[in-house]
Amino acid sequence: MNFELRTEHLALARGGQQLIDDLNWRVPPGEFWCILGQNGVGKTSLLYALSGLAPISSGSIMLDDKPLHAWPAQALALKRGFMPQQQLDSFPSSVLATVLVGRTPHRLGGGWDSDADVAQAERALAAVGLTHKAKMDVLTLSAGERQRVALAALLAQAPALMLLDEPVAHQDVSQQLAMMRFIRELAGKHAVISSCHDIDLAARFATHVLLLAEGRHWLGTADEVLSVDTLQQAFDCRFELLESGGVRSFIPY
Ligand SMILES: Nc1ncnc2c1ncn2[C@@H]1O[C@H](COP(=O)(O)OP(=O)(O)OP(=O)(O)O)[C@@H](O)[C@H]1O
Repeated sequence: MNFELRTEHLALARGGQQLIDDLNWRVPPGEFWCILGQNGVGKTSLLYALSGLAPISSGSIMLDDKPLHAWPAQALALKRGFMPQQQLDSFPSSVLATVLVGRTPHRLGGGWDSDADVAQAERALAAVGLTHKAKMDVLTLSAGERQRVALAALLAQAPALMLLDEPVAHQDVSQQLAMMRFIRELAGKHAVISSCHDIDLAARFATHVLLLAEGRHWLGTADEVLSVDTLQQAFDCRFELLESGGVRSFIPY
């Protein structure tokens, strides 16, 4: 997939507070970026801005050399998809119908779901291990299951750029591993940017890390960015590094 997200001198502020300043960033397909940082540092705000759903203060966000704001809505929906942190369901709907919402931008001029749409939604549901819930009402799902249905909807949408806000927040430990592995595989074809609070999962599965702190940021490969020194500066607590079997773990204390 020939595609690239680029930010140039990007600045973001919310509620009178400067969150991001002078962010110069390139994300091509094949990379899985985790955004890490303290509560309130601006991870979600940045994901909304990269999705084109929230304003920026200055600088630019480019998709395929075209400013984000210049993309028509449908073309943008085919290019990038966003999975928010919380899924708000206002009325009953089957799990499969919820996943099928992801196919909406693929139906030029509207119309009903085709057999191909349904097959794609079923594959997406199978990929997140929820085929057996296809006919259930989304309102009856657990938080972790609902989060995986949202990931399935994003898979059905199949955008080149996938933006995920804390995709493993509600997952048990084995599902966290499965989801991070799966997202890493997705990055084989797509570009993936995900916020995350688990430094060790980011160290194991992300190819790259954007580490945000008040007034500064670090970006690069996960190995380059994640160190005791940078984490201490970003999180305001101390860390010890443990290495075992090629896996790095950062223990806060
Ligand atoms: N619409 C808004 N109006 C005022 N302040 C806002 C608005 N949106 C976000 N903020 C503030 O911007 C800051 C960053 O919020 P954001 O949700 O991006 O943080 P985060 O890094 O995702 O945090 P967390 O790890 O807790 O999810 C917070 O202090 C928040 O209160």
